[in-house]
Amino acid sequence: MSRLRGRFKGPVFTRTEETTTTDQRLLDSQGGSEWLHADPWRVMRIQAEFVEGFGALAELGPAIAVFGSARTPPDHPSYAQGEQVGRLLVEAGFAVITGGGPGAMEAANKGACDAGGTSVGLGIELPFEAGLNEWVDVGINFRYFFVRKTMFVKYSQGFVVLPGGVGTLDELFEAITLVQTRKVTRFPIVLVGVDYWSGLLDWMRDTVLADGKISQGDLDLIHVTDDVEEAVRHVVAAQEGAER
Ligand SMILES: C/C(=C\CNc1ncnc2c1ncn2[C@@H]1O[C@H](COP(=O)(O)O)[C@@H](O)[C@H]1O)CO
Repeated sequence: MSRLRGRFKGPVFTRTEETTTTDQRLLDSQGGSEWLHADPWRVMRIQAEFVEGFGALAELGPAIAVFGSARTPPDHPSYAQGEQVGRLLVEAGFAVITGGGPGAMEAANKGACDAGGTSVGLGIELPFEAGLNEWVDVGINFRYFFVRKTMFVKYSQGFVVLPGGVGTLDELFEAITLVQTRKVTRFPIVLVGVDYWSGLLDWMRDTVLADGKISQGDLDLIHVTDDVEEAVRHVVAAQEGAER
């Protein structure tokens, strides 16, 4: 049996039989309306989120994204470090971008606000009501994680990562992947908290590197420290290197 001829619709190749065309469906008022509710229409919403995000952040200037646990309580040492990170980044001339949520995100936004800087929160719509923390000055609430992730990378010049859980790990590993694959260049990634991160880094060196799944250069992308001033010096140095 001969195979159907394939065709391209933009970048998408399909080998299915085309029974109707888009304009046919548009003009045929007798046709079913189910297609109006199908996934392709989500693209309009997704596009709208990109447009909103790009529009809101276009004039932001140099910024660093700060990630960390949504569950860090205000009396935890990581919260104080988050505040200090936010403050020092502003003093170094950066806006601070976080996920706009509670915990370490709130701490960094608070530090940025207290220092009189620009405090951005890129929130995410979640099944439970969370909302943006009170220290966010410029906030956007996204429906789609992947659109929000694009904004973090596009509008920041580096990442500072405080102790966190799966959300933080996801953000960290996305950054490492983008730098490793050279989708972004000269992008400093600093982990704050030697004790917290050393188990992961040891495993990456002793297992992942030892097994040949990454190279030493990949590990060298990550700078780890307990010293928040050093963390900020590291991102400042990378920014100065990028401007040279
Ligand atoms: C868990 C609670 C609220 C969650 N609210 C969040 N708001 C905004 N961004 C979030 C939220 N939760 C996770 N994120 C993103 O992931 C990172 C933190 O995740 P982790 O698993 O806590 O490490 C963070 O950087 C955000 O970008 C109610 O307390």
